[in-house]
Amino acid sequence: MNRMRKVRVNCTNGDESVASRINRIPPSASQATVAIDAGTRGNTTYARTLQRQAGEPGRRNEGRARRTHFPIFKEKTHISSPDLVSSLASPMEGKVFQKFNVEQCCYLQNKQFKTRYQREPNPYMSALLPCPRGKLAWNLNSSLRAHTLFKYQNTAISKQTTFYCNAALSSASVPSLDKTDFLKLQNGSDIRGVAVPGVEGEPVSLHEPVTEAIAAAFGQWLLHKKKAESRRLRVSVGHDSRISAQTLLEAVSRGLGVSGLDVVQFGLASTPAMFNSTLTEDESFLCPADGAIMITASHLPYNRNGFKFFTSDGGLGKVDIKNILERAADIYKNISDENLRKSQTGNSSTKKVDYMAVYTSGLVKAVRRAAGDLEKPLVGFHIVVDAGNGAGGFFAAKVLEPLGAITTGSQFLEPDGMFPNHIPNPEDKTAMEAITKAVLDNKADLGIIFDTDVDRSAAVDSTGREFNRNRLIALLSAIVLEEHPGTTIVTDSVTSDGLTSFIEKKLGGKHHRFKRGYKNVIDEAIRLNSSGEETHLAIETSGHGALKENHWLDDGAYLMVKILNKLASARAAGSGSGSEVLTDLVEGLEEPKVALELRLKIDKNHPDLEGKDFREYGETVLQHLSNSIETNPNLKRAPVNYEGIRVSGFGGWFLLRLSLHDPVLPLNIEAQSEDDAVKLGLVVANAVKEFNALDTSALSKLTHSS
Ligand SMILES: O=P(O)(O)OC[C@H]1O[C@H](O)[C@H](O)[C@@H](O)[C@@H]1O
Repeated sequence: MNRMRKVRVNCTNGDESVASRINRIPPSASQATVAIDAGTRGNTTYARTLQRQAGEPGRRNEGRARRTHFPIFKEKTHISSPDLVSSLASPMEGKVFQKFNVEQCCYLQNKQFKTRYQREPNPYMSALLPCPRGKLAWNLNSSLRAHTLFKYQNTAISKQTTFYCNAALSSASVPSLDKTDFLKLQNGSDIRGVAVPGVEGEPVSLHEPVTEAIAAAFGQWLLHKKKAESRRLRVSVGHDSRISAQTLLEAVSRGLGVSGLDVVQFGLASTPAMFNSTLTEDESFLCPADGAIMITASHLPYNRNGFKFFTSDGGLGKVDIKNILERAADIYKNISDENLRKSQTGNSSTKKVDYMAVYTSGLVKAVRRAAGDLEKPLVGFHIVVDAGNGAGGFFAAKVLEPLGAITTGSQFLEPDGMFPNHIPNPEDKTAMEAITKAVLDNKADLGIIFDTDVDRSAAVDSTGREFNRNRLIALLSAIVLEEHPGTTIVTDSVTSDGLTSFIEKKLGGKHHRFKRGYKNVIDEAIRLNSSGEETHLAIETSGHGALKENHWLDDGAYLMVKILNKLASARAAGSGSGSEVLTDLVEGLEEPKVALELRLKIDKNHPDLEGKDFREYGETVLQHLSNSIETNPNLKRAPVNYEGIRVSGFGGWFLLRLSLHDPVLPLNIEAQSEDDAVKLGLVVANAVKEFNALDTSALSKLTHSS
């Protein structure tokens, strides 16, 4: 039972994880060769940073030596995976299948390790230190990640390193997670969790075994939905640039295999591309996929990750996600090492295709079509892209350049899951400042910015004026209403009164202000259409937007394509040659002098909650505010309103509502002066002052600022 397994690790550019390869080695084998991926670009950057810190020359990105927390094995192979480190350091965290003799491994692998550690101690290294006689448990399915293992590129060393593991199954305990733990991972119609350790107070919740169970559950759900016990189903899987992407990709693939589904890996992809793969009819790209999974946590910090699921009907909603998580909890209890091994040796197949080529060529074709089938309708336009080191870098080289645009000055196109430049989020002030600066510095005609997984976007005109929030909606509404006069535009709840009058009075359309949440907005547009009210655009102030002509696909890149179409067709018709065509379209949109959002937190543990759910408490606050409005002659409740309390008064308006996900009451205020904003703030402050579990400090700051 305790026979030592010797695994020879061979550094190549393959991209399979060491762990999954080791998994496939029959227990009887005494020696095997395993390939290690040299890494994604982001991780290569870490490697170079580490090289510099080790006094060795880095090759590029000299200015970015800010990531210092990865451990180094000075020779041959470097283990830099924080998740591996945590598996070693906290053996109870994951399912433990094997024991890994760290002492022996470190010693045999690297005699200089100890010296190096003494010189440069850090917490991860100490977790890996050849420990006091210690045998630490190693979750074999955990990521001895391809991209987190690399060797110094500038040292002429052997390409092989040896790990010793014993092959005995461990009886160490498996963390017992139940349905409640799984349901905590639900975030509306997404799944989100912590995938990388190291952030205080944020323990890992998206372990690999949890991920396997979730993917297996999606497989089960899909089989049930498609009533397809006898037909082979395939699921496409893509990911954004997060550092945990590869680990979760492998875990998702294993989980789908457990349910007997075929896996088609797309690699780095966008969320809309994943949905699109369920619609594409092209067998050479193994499409259509019966289902799709995007591994992403959108704009959240580097340590988070999650999943979005699609079928050809669109993104899965809350009810289905809950169902999948409940199934996952059951699977988790019963999944065994044996199931996982079978999934890798069984009938399921895992293939890779470059689907982004199909998706991007669809975007290119759409612009060409709009410009009367011109091959390069954007010749002469200078457009800069800011992908925030997420997955959207493709837009410059694969969409704009084939259309003839110049893209010099584009920035942060390379995927880097530490998001070193700014948060990839068009709602973020710093991000918008970054793209605005790039437009002005490069004297570009237009700037385009995406979030991490490219389902949200915003733009900037040549003068540096932002097309985001209400202005982006106004622009898209103008474009869509030219094509479909009189149509209804569905938006989220925090849109301005100015937007309503712009859509209705200037553009002749109808504004249907619904709830916050991209899925809510899209579903409402679909519902309106099916009930006979024509609508072609569902869009949020967050930069999410979907068009009927694009299968109601929530696609930030397609929103930008609509803008490009406008530029290209105006040029083709001789009616404009720069972004003023766009700026002119939003002429007449009234904008408030003051627009702010304060997020008032509910303390879930406050005694005033009396054990109630924070939502119930929030509803009580809203009810109280509602009652207080009735008696105030200066205020008027919005006649039609689908969430929270929206009130007009003092020349502006406010909306207090419950956040979709968090124990927070977001308060949006728009007014024509600071004083009026304060008056509106005071209305809310007076109504909520007795609610001690509500953190009103931001509101106090506003009301005391005058
Ligand atoms: O309700 P909030 O906390 O403001 O969050 C609302 C937002 O949540 C997520 O980010 C969704 O992707 C958005 O579509 C939604 O608008």
